Amino acid sequence: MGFKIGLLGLGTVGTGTAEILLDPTGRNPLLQEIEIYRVGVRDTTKPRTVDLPSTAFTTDLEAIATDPDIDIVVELIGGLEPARSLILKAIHHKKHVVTANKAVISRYGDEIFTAANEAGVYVMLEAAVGGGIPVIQPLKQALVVNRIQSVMGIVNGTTNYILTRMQAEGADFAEVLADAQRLGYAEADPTADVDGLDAADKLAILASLAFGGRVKLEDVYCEGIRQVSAADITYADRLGFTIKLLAIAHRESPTDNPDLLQLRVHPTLVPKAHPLASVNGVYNAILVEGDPVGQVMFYGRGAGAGPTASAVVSDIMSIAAILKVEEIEAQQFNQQKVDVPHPLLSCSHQHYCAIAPMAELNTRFYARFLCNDEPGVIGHLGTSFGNHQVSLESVVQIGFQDGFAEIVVVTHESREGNFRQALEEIRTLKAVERIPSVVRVL
Ligand SMILES: NC(=O)C1=CN([C@@H]2O[C@H](COP(=O)(O)OP(=O)(O)OC[C@H]3O[C@@H](n4cnc5c(N)ncnc54)[C@H](OP(=O)(O)O)[C@@H]3O)[C@@H](O)[C@H]2O)C=CC1
Ligand SMILES: N[C@@H](CC=O)C(=O)O
Ligand code: NA
Repeated sequence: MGFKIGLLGLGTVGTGTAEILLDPTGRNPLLQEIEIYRVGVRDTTKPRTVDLPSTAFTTDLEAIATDPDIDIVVELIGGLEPARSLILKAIHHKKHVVTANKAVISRYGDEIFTAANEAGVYVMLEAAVGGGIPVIQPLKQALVVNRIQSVMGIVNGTTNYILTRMQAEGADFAEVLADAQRLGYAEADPTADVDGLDAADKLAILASLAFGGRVKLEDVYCEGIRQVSAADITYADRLGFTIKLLAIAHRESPTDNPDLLQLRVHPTLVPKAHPLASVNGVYNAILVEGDPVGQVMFYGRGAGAGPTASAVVSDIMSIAAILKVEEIEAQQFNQQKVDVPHPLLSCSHQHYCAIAPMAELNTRFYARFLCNDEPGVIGHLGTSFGNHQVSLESVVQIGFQDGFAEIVVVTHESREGNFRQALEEIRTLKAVERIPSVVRVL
């Protein structure tokens, strides 16, 4: 008895996955029954750090997805195509699929899970969100009876690593990004990390699982970290906050319209006492709030070869365990294999979640203004905010930049639409030169 793996991709995560599969000692005995049968890569002449026979390698990935001897196809090439087509091809050839590809799942999840349900196979994606942190399986199983109120977290290791080093060392953005790439945290194109798109993909997946409906990726509001400056990090610190790129999925009201969700990714001023404020470096954390469980936080390494491979191989093991039970049943009871997917491991949502417009969001804001240093300017700002029902929690004149007074404002909770209207009015004030930054506050 043994289960054959077709590994698509032997880069950062593929290599980590092969390392675990080739070194089963001291791990669960079922691992010894899993064999890396074929490996698909772009360049078979590239030196590899894992010891696999050269005959296992091919550049013909489709041949792996359709190989009748393979039980589980593990897609670790990344990107949209050919990853999507290969996953679908594997499903149509009745292969179970394990993937770390949040970009494909967040865009083509409907198509992929519909095909998987029809074929009676599993598509597992623990590595796609939170790297090595178990969060997909807990949402599908351990927390399944809860009415989820919110899922909020730090789900991109690259940006958290960058923000942490900018805060701790005053490090330069480009230099820290290069380190994150060297360490294997960043996507092949790091724009996806830096502009919040990777976090948006992950949030769409988490929200779909947590709230039991399909989510259109374009409904996720998304801002990245490019506009976060060293000045804002310093001012936030003085005001008692840390800046984090948060992904937030929040059910508006459990009674009025249970499906109306807020879905947003943006830099956020997080109070230093909040549990997410101390999640640093490549670490991710996801805070889930449900009824009746209350708050549960998942914390661990969100990227990198070993942690991500841990999630990939755990998915392989979950499928192998099911296949093994099916095989034993077939042998002992002479049963025919039935293609009915395990209800807690498959995905079968049909309807789309309704998403609340950002203008209706109620939150606090931090804003930094460069103004002429003249009497009454703070009063003018206060009046404009007041004209739009935005009340101020604090106003501080911090210093001077380029000859202008630098004024930082933190509002009380306000409707985003009203806050934006106040900013439009403030932009017309003669005393206001620029508004270099606006960041939401948790
Ligand atoms: N890196 C991380 O920390 C994490 C990554 N992920 C996800 O895991 C997946 C893999 O990421 P990662 O390991 O970092 O990526 P890498 O770029 O390190 O590796 C990609 C691998 O896929 C192969 N490949 C890519 N395109 C093709 C193609 N068209 N045909 C054949 N082979 C191809 C490459 O071949 P060759 O080696 O010959 O170049 C390489 O082996 C992505 O979906 C990513 O989002 C998820 C969580 C964390
Ligand atoms: N590029 C991603 C990798 C994991 O999903 C990140 O930085 O979190
Ligand atoms: Na995970």
